[in-house]
Amino acid sequence: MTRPIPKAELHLHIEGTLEPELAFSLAARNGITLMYRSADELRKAYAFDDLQSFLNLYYKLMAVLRTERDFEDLADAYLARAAAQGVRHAEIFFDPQAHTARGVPIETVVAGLGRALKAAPARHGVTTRLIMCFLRDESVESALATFESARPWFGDPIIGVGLDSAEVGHPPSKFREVFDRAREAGLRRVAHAGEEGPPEYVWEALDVLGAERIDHGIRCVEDERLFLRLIREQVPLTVCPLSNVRLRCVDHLADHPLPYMLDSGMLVTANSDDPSYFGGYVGDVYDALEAEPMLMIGVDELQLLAANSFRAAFLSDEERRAYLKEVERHRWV
Ligand SMILES: Nc1ncnc2[nH]cnc12
Ligand SMILES: [Zn+2]
Repeated sequence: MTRPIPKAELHLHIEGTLEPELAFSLAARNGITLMYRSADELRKAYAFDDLQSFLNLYYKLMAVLRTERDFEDLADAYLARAAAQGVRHAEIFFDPQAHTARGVPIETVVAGLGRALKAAPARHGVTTRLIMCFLRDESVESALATFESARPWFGDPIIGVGLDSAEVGHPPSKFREVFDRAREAGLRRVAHAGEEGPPEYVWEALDVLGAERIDHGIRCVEDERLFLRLIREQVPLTVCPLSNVRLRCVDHLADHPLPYMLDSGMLVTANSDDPSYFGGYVGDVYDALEAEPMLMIGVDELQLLAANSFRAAFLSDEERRAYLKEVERHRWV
């Protein structure tokens, strides 16, 4: 087998890496009874009609995550799998409100994730960043309180804020104040927009929130002015093709707009989103793109996606140069 392509993963929800087997072992450790009899039975429930039907199961299954060690084990398991698929750098989302609402303190979550992330360069050869996301279907007050409660970890390990969860009906502009505070605190800013929501949400993410990257963004193809702006300003898009198919944002992988966006000169990256739920980690995403003949993705496009992943990452110039060299030196054929 050839060595996996060196790449960065920029759109990855750590809670979405909870494999059914790990869910069962954490449930046993914490004395929690799941509503499924086996990991296989749970996996069979991974058939979704849309984003909301996925989120319902995703939030429910988080009940097994209770202790610092649970969060450390979750992140360490992801980093091991990612490293095996060539990931050299991972920018990882987490949803503090999904845990604090269940009575798990943010300290527990950040300490557990932070320990796994700190060990990752030596243990897995992966550098990391941590991005805290606000649930857009929760209130502005809840986002502001969560933001303030996380101040002790600004800079280390939390380097940025994001916006996720149910998109339609929850425009980015609702979160102007908390993103303003994040900018004042020196944090990086990203936002999910244009996944299920309209192109207007991408405009708002850029112009109201000051988002430096758009997560998903695929509905930009419906708005020519937006499409041209994203190219002109080289706004990075963290696209998740397998997620888009599983959540029925796109009917078939063969219809996915990623190749069109890439060929048009957009700074597109390919990512997994919630790999345990959507059929694969980021190496599997690259493989699936290459295997779908209608997409016409070959070695040149894969190399561009890998290079773009480092171009779009929140790395120092020195780190970026070193990683881009690795992409160049990879044995591509
Ligand atoms: N694909 C997705 N969209 C919005 N919120 C999410 N949270 C986890 N995965 C998500
Ligand atoms: Zn996402």
